[in-house]
Amino acid sequence: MSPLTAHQLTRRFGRYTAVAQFSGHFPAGSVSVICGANGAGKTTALRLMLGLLPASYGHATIFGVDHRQLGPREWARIGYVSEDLQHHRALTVDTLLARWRSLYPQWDRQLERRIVDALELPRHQRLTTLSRGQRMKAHLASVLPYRPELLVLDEPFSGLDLVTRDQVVQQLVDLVAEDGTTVLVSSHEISDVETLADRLLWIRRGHLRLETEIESLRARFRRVTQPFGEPPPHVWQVQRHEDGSVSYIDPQFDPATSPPEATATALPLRDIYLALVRGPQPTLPPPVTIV
Ligand SMILES: Nc1ncnc2c1ncn2[C@@H]1O[C@H](COP(=O)(O)OP(=O)(O)OP(=O)(O)O)[C@@H](O)[C@H]1O
Repeated sequence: MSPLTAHQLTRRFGRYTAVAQFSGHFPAGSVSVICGANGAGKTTALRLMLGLLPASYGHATIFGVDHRQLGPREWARIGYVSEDLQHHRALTVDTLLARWRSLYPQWDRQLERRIVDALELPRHQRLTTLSRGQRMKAHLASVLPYRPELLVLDEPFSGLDLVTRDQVVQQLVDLVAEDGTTVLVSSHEISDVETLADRLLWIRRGHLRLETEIESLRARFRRVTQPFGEPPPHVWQVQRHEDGSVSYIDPQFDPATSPPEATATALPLRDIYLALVRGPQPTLPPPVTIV
């Protein structure tokens, strides 16, 4: 059974529809990334699924329970780090962790130490005096040690430097490997979660446009260059070059049907995502040389 399933979740703010008919299921042990531009509806979709924001339409179930009826028993199995990172002014990293520790009998002190050390968290510093990146790390350190079965992280990497991002990703990779945690993470930047995620959900203007295994995207997308001839009709972003060659992105690459003289190279996930976002642009005319 999927720990989390969403059925046609919709949220309107006045006449504006922030999320429209969002459906998806998140298999146990999967790591899904929700990508989309600013304002696409990522935070709203996450909050709707967790029942933190009432839906205008649709519903979700978490561990088989309707999202409007989640109680302490379900929340003990869910870890959620929100984008806004609100907390009490007087809390230090240590007092924050002590608070969380007291709430969860299954709290793993060893894991807490491992995370605090790996993320180099200043235990005695007040959260209000920490940078945004440090605060994000403190909030992650307060949800990971109770080993939630479902972890929902809203933009956990924004504001983190490269080294810290890697450290956080590593903690998450370790947790998933140890516990088979189901993870749902939102991000603007797919390359941040490249080593972590196995599923991509792409949301655009409140609509879920794509839900797919990342491996199948990697297998299907190729940048292809043909020394001559016409490109196949289904390809994207065709560029014609002065020497008569043509290059394009093939979103359904199949070596058996690709022109034999063509060369195909695999694309980094970031380029695949950009190609998806930009979509199939009209064929461009050959460049004009001005002498
Ligand atoms: N309380 C609200 N009242 C009115 N509009 C809202 C409210 N909350 C969100 N919206 C609108 O819904 C849309 C989706 O917002 P949301 O925060 O879900 O986007 P997002 O994809 O998380 O964006 P970002 O990446 O910038 O954080 C935006 O246009 C936003 O202005």
